[in-house]
This record gives sequence, C-alpha cells and structure tokens, in this order.
Amino acid sequence: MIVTNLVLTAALAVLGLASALPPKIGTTNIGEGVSGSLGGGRATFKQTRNPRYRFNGARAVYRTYLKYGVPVPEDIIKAVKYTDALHAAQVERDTGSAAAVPIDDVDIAYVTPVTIGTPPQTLQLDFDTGSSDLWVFSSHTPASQVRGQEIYSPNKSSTAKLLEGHTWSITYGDGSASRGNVYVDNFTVGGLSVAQQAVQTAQQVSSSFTSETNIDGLLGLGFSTLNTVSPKSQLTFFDNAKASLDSPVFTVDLKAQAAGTYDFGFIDKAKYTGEITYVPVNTNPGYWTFTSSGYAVGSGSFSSQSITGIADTGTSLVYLPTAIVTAYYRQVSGATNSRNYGGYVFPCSSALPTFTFGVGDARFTIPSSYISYSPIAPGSSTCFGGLQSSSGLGINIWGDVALKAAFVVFNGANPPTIGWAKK
Ligand SMILES: Cc1noc(C)c1CN(C)Cc1cc2n(n1)CCN(c1cc(N)ncn1)C2
Repeated sequence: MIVTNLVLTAALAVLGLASALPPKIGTTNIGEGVSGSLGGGRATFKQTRNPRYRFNGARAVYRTYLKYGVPVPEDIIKAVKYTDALHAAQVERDTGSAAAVPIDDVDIAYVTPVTIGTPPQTLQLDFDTGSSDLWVFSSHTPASQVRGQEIYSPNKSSTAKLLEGHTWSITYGDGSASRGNVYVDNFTVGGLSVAQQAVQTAQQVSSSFTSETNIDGLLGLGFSTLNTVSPKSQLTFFDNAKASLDSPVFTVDLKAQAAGTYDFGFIDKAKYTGEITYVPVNTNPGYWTFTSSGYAVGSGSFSSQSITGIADTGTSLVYLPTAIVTAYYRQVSGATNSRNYGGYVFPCSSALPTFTFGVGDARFTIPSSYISYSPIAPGSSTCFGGLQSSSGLGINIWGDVALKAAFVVFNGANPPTIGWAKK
C-alpha cells in the first residue's frame, strides 16, 4: 500500500506546514482557546490547551484522506473506531463539591444545598454519615409542622415519580423522628447528578425538626443497609453516584463557625496537610465504624487503647467511654456530670485542656474551644461540654466536634476504609 503512504505523507506534510504559517496580520478573530494581540506588523498568540480535548491520531489521518478525496483504507476506518472506543472509555467521570454551612453559632449541625426535580427545587439538607435515609420537608408535611423550612413539592416536578406503596420511618439517637412516602426524582449536589434518586417525603416530623428551621431534611451518607424504606429499601445518593465518580469516595471538611465542604469523587490535596491515615471500616450494621488507637488529655501522655466508634456528621458532639470522659473533666475545675443538664458541665470561665485522639500512628487534637460547646442557656456562666459519655448510647460517636478538627475521607471502595488527615 505504498501509494497510500506516499499520498498520506505528502498530505500530512502539507497539513503540518499549514499549521506553522502565522495567521494573516490584522485578523481579529482569535480562535477558541487562543489569546493574543494584533497590529503593528507583529502578533503573538498564547495557545491554551483544552483539558477535555483528546487528540485522536487515526481520526486526523481519516480527515486527511477525506480532505484530498482519497478513498479511506479499511484499516484506517477500523483504527478510528478503535480509538474512538478507547476515548469513550476514558470519558471524564463525575465529581461534585458543595458547601457545608453551620446552621447556628455552636455548629450544632451543618447544611448543604441540593436541587431536586424539574425545574430544580433547592433545599438545604443535613448530610449525615450516621444514617441512610434521604428525607425532606415536603408538600405532604402538615403546615402545622413546617416552620420556615423549604419544602419539596413532587407535583411541581415533571420528573418526579411516586414509588407506589413505599413508606419510611426513622428515629434518631436523640428521639427525634420523621416518616412518610417515597418518590424518585432528579437530584443534584454540587454539580453531581443522580437521575432517579429516592427522595423520601415527610408526612410527619417530630417537634425538634419543626423547631430546626434551618434544616429542610437529611441526606444519609451511611451504608444503604440502614435505609428504612419498605417494602424495598433504597440506595443513598453516594451509592447511586458511586459508579460515575472518578473515585468511589466522598470527603468531609467541616469547620468551626465557617463553611466547609463535602466533595464527591475526588480528594482535594489543598484541603489537608501531611499524609492521610487510612484504617479499616466495619460496615455492620451500616455506620462508618472504625477503631481509634487511643487518646490524650491536654499535654498528658497518650494512652494507647482501641476505641471503636462511628464517624457521624449528623451528631454534634463526641461521645466516648466514661473512663476517658472523666479523665478529661478531672482536669477542668468546677466540672460536674449534671443530671439536670444531661451531661458534663463546667464554669464557662474554666480553662479547658485540648483532647487528642489517635488514628493509627496519627494524632488529631481537638482545640479546647470546640469542647467549650455552649452555655447551657443563653447568657449562662455554666457551659456544656462538647465531649460527653457514651455510656447511655451503647456506641462511641465521633461527631462534628471531632470531625471539624480533621479532613476525613470516606472511601466507598471494596472494602471501605476511612482516612484522617490534619488540615
Ligand atoms: C440533636 C441535634 N443534632 O443536630 C441537630 C440539628 C439537633 C437538634 N435539632 C433540634 C433537631 C435534630 C435532631 C436530629 N437532627 N436534627 C439531625 C439528625 N439527628 C441525628 C443524626 C445522627 N446521625 N445522630 C443523631 N441524631 C437528630
């Protein structure tokens, strides 16, 4: 096939020459991705690479044959199909990133904007790694139970579909609860979309949710085994999105009295320092359960011991074994475990030590200011601790007071792991 190659070589040479000739002076139409200046008989053009462009050599050769009216050989056609398929497989996968904003001045919870349906309805949801239901205040929630929350109205969404006969009911650790029925609809978080996400519409919410005017619902990021929809449980947003993500992960970067982020599908190196320490996750019964390697109070020595607990963005405080918590508050003058106030309280003027916990060989220190959680009532000089005993819960919980001291990677690979880094 000498002829083809000779013609092809000549054609490519002409093509090659053509792209070296400078553009006509005085032309002002600067092409896509090229910036530069004209006039005065001299021009410089800065080429910018299109990050999404994938050069396809076979297709360039194919175009040259077409350009010179030369019949395209079968092997070139096959090569174009093969490289197109390769490029399709490398198609840019998906990622998402959205803000996590504290709802009050003690970081009791954080909300993240999401859009549901067509046209999109925007709600602020509490992303919760400690549960696996995605539920929202809705047009089905009695008006007496809605106090300023944004609601999702499925009848205003052209893409909403009722899941006939499906219901849900959930109760959280503090006794707050909600229940209702189920739709599927388009759902987007920070540019990441899932087409048919199960959206659980509330027909009833407990008074503590009604009073929480800044939370329009929850988005569960626990394992889907915890989902309460019956008769067929539903997948979480993360489980639905996972296959299309660059990487099967989401990261949590919560901040004290500032907006942090939930990222999906990628790990942003700008959000942490040093290395990420990964440890195994036990997915039974469905929480992100991991084992911490120990703790230290203030500048005291580190006590190496296994502390198994859950990483829970939906819980405000840290709940640990009584022995650890009493060791901490022994260092706080005037601290008592108050039945009246439901936990350890202390004079707001007392000096508080820091609290350090281990993940593998890494150490994470919770600043004292996070543990001086809040006055027990506005203006009170008695403060409630951000570290409390887990004895009544039957489970240790690393809630927002701990999570905001770190950058945390929830790795949904198989097997799942959890990674902690300083920031
Ligand atoms: C309490 C509380 N926590 O955050 C907020 C907000 C409140 C108070 N607020 C008045 C009402 C309320 C109660 C709950 N929430 N909101 C959020 C979900 N809750 C969880 C999640 C989870 N993983 N683990 C335990 N509870 C309980």
